[in-house]
Amino acid sequence: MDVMAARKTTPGSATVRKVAIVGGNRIPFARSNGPYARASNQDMFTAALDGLVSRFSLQDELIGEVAAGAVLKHSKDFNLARESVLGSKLAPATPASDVQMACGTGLQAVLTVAHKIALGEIDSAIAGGVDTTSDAPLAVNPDLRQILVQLNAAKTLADRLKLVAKIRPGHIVPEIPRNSEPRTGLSMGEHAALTAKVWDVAREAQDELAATSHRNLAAAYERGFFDDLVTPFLKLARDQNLRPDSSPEKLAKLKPVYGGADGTMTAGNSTPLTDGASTVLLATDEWAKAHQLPVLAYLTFSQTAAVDYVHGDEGLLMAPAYAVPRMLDRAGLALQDFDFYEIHEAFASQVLATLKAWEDPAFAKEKLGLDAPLGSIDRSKLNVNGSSLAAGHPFAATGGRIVATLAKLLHEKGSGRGLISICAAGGQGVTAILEK
Ligand SMILES: CC(=O)CC(=O)SCCNC(=O)CCNC(=O)[C@H](O)C(C)(C)COP(=O)(O)OP(=O)(O)OC[C@H]1O[C@@H](n2cnc3c(N)ncnc32)[C@H](O)[C@@H]1OP(=O)(O)O
Repeated sequence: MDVMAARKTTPGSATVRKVAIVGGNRIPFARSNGPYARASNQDMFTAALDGLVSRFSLQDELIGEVAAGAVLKHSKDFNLARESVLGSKLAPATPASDVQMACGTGLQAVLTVAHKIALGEIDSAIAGGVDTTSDAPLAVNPDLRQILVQLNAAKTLADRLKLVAKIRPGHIVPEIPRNSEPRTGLSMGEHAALTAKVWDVAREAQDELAATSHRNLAAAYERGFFDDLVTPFLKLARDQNLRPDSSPEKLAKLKPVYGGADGTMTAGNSTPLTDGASTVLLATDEWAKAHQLPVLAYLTFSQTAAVDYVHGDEGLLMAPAYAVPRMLDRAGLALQDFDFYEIHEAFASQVLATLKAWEDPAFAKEKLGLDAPLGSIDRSKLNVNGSSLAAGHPFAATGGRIVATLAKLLHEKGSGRGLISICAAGGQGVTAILEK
């Protein structure tokens, strides 16, 4: 058989197809140890999936692939995306894969399936993410783990008793996952506080950004922007962290939580620990049309980057400052060519340090190898419906929330372009462009 003749395409000839965003769905985000305290990653992600199924009439639909992840996973979550599909109303033959890129997971999951749609492997996909800090995986002491594994394999009662006799009271203390970088031992907040000092990010500017995030999210709820998205889950109808009465004056009263007594970062201008899940439906134009579903926007560019925060002088959460200029160069766009900027608010200081880096001639020259800085953005276009400071940040669920929000904003506007920028632990960043 002539293999080449049998192929529908020859190597290198695959055409890139447009990737449409049909829409998203999420459960409202809850504060840690709040209403979702007893819900698992799988419970929440399945609820977000089924919400999408019901929104877009996908009952029993064979989707090309579901890609999703969680940053904090129990061992039972090893096949989280697939198990969630099997628990959902999608066709059980829908394949699924797990993705992991810290807080970039949700957007990375979108890119994983988008690239498959672009290359013609699949025509439809769901991407998303979920996280619970309430049900964080606790590991047992490594010595106890060894004993328990051997106990499981022991053949005789005598062997089992010998192993049980090795258990000591100290073995019972569990290992609690720390919100810290393994290579520095510093928490992400402590890293962000160092960056805030380097970039001289003022407390007032951070509090102003946080208050604006709450004001914008509250206004988006008021005008019904989320009415079609939100699936009430365990009786929660809105993001629980939202405080519409947040003001710079109230936020100014909070004590620093990172960076020592004269630190500028507080519980109000840092993201809270959060539980939640989000999903996004992506497809080809043809698939959306055949299913009589809308196309809100197209995913047109993406770029990841990482910084050497261990040996270099880079801030842990500054990788998007590098990814965005590379993406803009490939797209032939300037930083100002956008109608919306969705910059994940891990911490207010992280957003402000990134904006300062883009405005800085020395950063442009020395770090980006550019003659001129990217410049300033119109701040009225930044996170217009609020972001992680107000909504909360269930790590892997944030990317899906942002993609769905931006696609809908572009659809409402009728045309335009939006930039997504997400920083992630490990010194990584994931960025993308959506266009209508
Ligand atoms: C993960 C990645 O890959 C990349 C990233 O995104 S990095 C970002 C990851 N996120 C983090 O690391 C932050 C995680 N957050 C935390 O650990 C905790 O939320 C925190 C240490 C920042 C604060 O914890 P906490 O002190 O328990 O917060 P909390 O009790 O809610 O708030 C403290 C006070 O501030 C007040 N407050 C919080 N927000 C407020 C607001 N908007 N307005 C007014 N007051 C507010 C609270 O009411 C509370 O006041 P009282 O003490 O009087 O009750």
